[in-house]
Amino acid sequence: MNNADAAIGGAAIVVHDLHVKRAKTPVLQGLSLAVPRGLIVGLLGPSGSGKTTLMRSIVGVQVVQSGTIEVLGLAAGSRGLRRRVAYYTQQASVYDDLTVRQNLSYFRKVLGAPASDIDRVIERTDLGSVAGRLAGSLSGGQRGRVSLAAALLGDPEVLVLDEPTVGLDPVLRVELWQLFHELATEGATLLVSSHVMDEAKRCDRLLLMRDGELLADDTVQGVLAFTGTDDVEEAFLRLIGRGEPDLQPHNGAPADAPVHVAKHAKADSDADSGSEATR
Ligand SMILES: Nc1ncnc2c1ncn2[C@@H]1O[C@H](COP(=O)(O)OP(=O)(O)OP(=O)(O)O)[C@@H](O)[C@H]1O
Repeated sequence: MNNADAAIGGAAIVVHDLHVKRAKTPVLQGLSLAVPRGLIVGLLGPSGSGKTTLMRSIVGVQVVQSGTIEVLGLAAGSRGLRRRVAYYTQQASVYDDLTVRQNLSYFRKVLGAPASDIDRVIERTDLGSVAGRLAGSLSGGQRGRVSLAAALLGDPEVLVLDEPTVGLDPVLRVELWQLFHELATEGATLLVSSHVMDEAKRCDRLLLMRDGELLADDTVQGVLAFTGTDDVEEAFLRLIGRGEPDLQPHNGAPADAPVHVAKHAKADSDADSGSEATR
């Protein structure tokens, strides 16, 4: 069973049989999944596995060939989702010739969010000390945080964050994950992509992708138990080597281990081991 079946009732995002081509090349071929509300779901996979394409589809900026995507019960990209869904893209989207505060003021007006939101998001993203500086004079990490602050304007219910921690030092990375957990505790749903496997343990659930297909869709513990390892990177490697005809628990994991390996898991050889805010 895929958790697309299990979690649809409480899901913030439901993707069904999604087919997407980019430059005429199929990237996603029949992807189905569900992201439960109020959780942090990690979207992990190697470069080029289709994470950004999936995220673009979910926020409604990607042309899709077929399939359905519902976000908060509405079709992806619907007008009614504009303030409810935030998208943080890999490239920070800030105006270099505006200060941090001016950038946020501009995005707030576009969104129609309350004026008080500016101070709130500056504080949340710890940008107070640079709020008066031109965005063009900030470091890459600081610019990324301005994008994140913009994404938090209007208190979105769903945050789609494409590699938000890329290029950050370990301290900032930990702080950002703390913020993500606070947001989830307050009820937001976060879909966070990364190709850094050690970030997986900070998520409530994982979607492991490879070549546009879902290898696993489960809790971190479920993925680890199923693959018989305590390392997510190793689990990923084991899943790559695990073909559909042989989806048996690994190394003594219980037979009913709650791992939901996608139907289209790669049937390779049986290997035993093995980072703009647009709204
Ligand atoms: N603008 C584009 N035009 C054509 N093909 C594209 C475009 N963007 C991505 N692709 C292709 O689509 C596939 C999936 O790319 P995508 O960016 O979704 O992967 P990703 O998992 O997000 O990678 P990364 O971790 O490097 O960001 C890749 O084969 C990529 O070459």
